[in-house]
Amino acid sequence: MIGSFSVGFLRIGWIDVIDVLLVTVLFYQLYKLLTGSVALKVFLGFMSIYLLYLVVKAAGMELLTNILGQFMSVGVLAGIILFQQEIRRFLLTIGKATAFDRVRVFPWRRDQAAERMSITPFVEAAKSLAGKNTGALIAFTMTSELKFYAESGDLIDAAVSKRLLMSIFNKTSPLHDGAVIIANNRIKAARCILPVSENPDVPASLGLRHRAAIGLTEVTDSVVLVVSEETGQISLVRAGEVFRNLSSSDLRAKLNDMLFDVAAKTPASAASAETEVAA
Ligand SMILES: Nc1ncnc2c1ncn2[C@@H]1O[C@H](COP(=O)(O)OP(=O)(O)OP(=O)(O)O)[C@@H](O)[C@H]1O
Repeated sequence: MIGSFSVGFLRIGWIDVIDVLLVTVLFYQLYKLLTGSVALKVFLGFMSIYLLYLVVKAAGMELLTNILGQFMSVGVLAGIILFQQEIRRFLLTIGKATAFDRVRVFPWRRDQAAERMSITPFVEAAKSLAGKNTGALIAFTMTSELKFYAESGDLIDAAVSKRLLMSIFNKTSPLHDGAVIIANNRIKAARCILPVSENPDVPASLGLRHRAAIGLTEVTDSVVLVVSEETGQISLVRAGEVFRNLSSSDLRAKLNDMLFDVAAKTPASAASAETEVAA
């Protein structure tokens, strides 16, 4: 083998070194993704059985190899079903790391959204709703269009305005329950049902509304604005992370950052994002 070297009785090539490094990175990413969830324990259990399988196979124990081999083949399928959410998050992480958006594979989508999006109605509506302790849940689409979730509610397709947002979340409105979905700077749907996070680390002080926001951002790259009915606090959620108790100016700055960060790398859209901050 070209460029290979020996360690004891082992001959190791550069390809083997790269192979081991890549597996290490992959396992580290998996570990990071699963930390804090029950899935980590299931994953560790599965890996222990796999290691045992490799050992008994190497030792030539045929009966045990067969039994564990059968378990492994069914286990892979069971793993896919059990870890649906985690696999989706993992693929999303890889998708983000490849950063197709940053190399502007779909430039028209970003520019359209960045040029037209005004976040002022969201900031003002959130402030008013928080002042009246009226709950709200608003999901902003990024690359994922959230079609499936939009279809779980009532389609609206209206221009964004503070008045319309206030009417939707008014406690007497038939549309106030569930989430509003924003796509292409329009209110696409209301009363939408979002997936609830099963992360055991979510603080008990956060109700179902926050759990739904966290859940959506665990499986998609959307950004979710939450107004708590209980405390009147405003939060933003992205990638399962909650930024709590935001003031109006924090909300404006963070929304700008989260919604326009990719577009802001181009001069034209950077100008547009700055206008939003100043507004
Ligand atoms: N899966 C979900 N998808 C969309 N909206 C949800 C979902 N689960 C709950 N909600 C919204 O949250 C509201 C109730 O949640 P909950 O009673 O836990 O809120 P809360 O106690 O005010 O907590 P929070 O402080 O998180 O607002 C529901 O009326 C609904 O509008």
